[in-house]
Amino acid sequence: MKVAVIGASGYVGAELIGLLCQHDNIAIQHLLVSENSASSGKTFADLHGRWRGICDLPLQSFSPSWFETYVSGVQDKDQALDAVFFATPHEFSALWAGAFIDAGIKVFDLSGGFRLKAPADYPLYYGFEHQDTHALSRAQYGLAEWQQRQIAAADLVAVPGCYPTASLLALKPVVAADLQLENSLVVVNGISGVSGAGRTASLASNFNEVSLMPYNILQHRHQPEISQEAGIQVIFNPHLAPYKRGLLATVTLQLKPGVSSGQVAATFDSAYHDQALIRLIGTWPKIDDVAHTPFADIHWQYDEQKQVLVVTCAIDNLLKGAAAQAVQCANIAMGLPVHYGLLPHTLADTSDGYSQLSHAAGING
Ligand SMILES: NC(=O)C1=CN([C@@H]2O[C@H](COP(=O)(O)OP(=O)(O)OC[C@H]3O[C@@H](n4cnc5c(N)ncnc54)[C@H](OP(=O)(O)O)[C@@H]3O)[C@@H](O)[C@H]2O)C=CC1
Ligand SMILES: CC(=O)N[C@@H](CCC(=O)OP(=O)(O)O)C(=O)O
Repeated sequence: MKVAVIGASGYVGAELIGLLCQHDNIAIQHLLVSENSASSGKTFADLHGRWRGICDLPLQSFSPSWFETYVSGVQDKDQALDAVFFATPHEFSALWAGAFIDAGIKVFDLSGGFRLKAPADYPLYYGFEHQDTHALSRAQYGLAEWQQRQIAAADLVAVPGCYPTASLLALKPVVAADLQLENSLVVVNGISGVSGAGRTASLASNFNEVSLMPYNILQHRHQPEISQEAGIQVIFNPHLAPYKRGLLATVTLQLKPGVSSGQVAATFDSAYHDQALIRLIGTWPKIDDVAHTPFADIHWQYDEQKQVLVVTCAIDNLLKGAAAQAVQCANIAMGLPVHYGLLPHTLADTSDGYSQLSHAAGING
């Protein structure tokens, strides 16, 4: 797959490019930044020194004339891109993704530009009118472990948000098995490291200012995303914490009378026993265990008397919450195993990779 990445100077773009460089079925053709970016003309490694010697490609400016030269005006099929990854602001993706799919190029959008289905939600939660409702109607939400068939068929994949990824991985097994009490309160508490806010400097993400605190309560754009994809309304409480990477979502919900611990265990086991990147770890997840990895660690506790279930999922916001999940979506599109290129070869490329991993990590399943 020949690809371009737009947003190569940002945190998510950098992680994505790092993963694409080690993927043997993907070749990076172009790395792009905004038209007037201070990074234009530098190399990727000038900006992100971790990848010096691994990816030294130059950063180009994205513009309508770049699009004409490398996308709409390309005659030779061998020169044409197969896919583009947007690691850009939501509004930019919303504006440009449609032009790529019209040119026959698959889009993996890591922004929120196509995650919500209703156009009316964009002014409300994102602060802009969606200008491309046609492309929006073609977009497919891409929670990799749950929507493989739909991702495989899609031209435009909306890669889930970081908080929604952790929240939905915790919630979906319960909702799919219809264990939750109807019309009861579902509360999601999320905590994210500061890289969640992106690379651009702001007072709120300044080292001296950051202290564990809730933010955007009852108005965060991930609330409608989680509710839409879980199929139930949730209350979402995001918190910013003073560390760099990693995100944790703890979901609390009431189950139906009579649901047993055995049923809950069977539900999670059947949802994830064959998913290489989901670890049911048998103890409460820690950010440090998932930071810099593509894994999601999940644990739950259930009070049968009160029928209260608490599920926690921890991920790296930049990897499973963005770049690694985008690679999973690309793998699905190429017909490869969903975790291809994301794990050491000995584990990833064998059909029993998960059981080897689980065994290595001392997981009971
Ligand atoms: N950070 C996270 O944890 C997560 C972020 N995301 C989403 O991924 C996207 C990128 O996030 P993140 O990497 O954190 O953000 P950053 O601010 O770190 O990076 C944004 C990138 O977009 C580029 N960009 C900005 N405007 C334009 C434009 N008009 N045209 C082309 N490129 C542009 C920037 O380039 P330059 O400024 O050099 O021009 C930069 O490379 C966002 O939509 C975010 O919501 C998704 C999941 C998790
Ligand atoms: C800590 C922090 O600021 N986190 C960001 C979420 C991360 C992100 O960029 O959002 P997407 O996953 O929707 O792309 C926020 O709350 O807006």
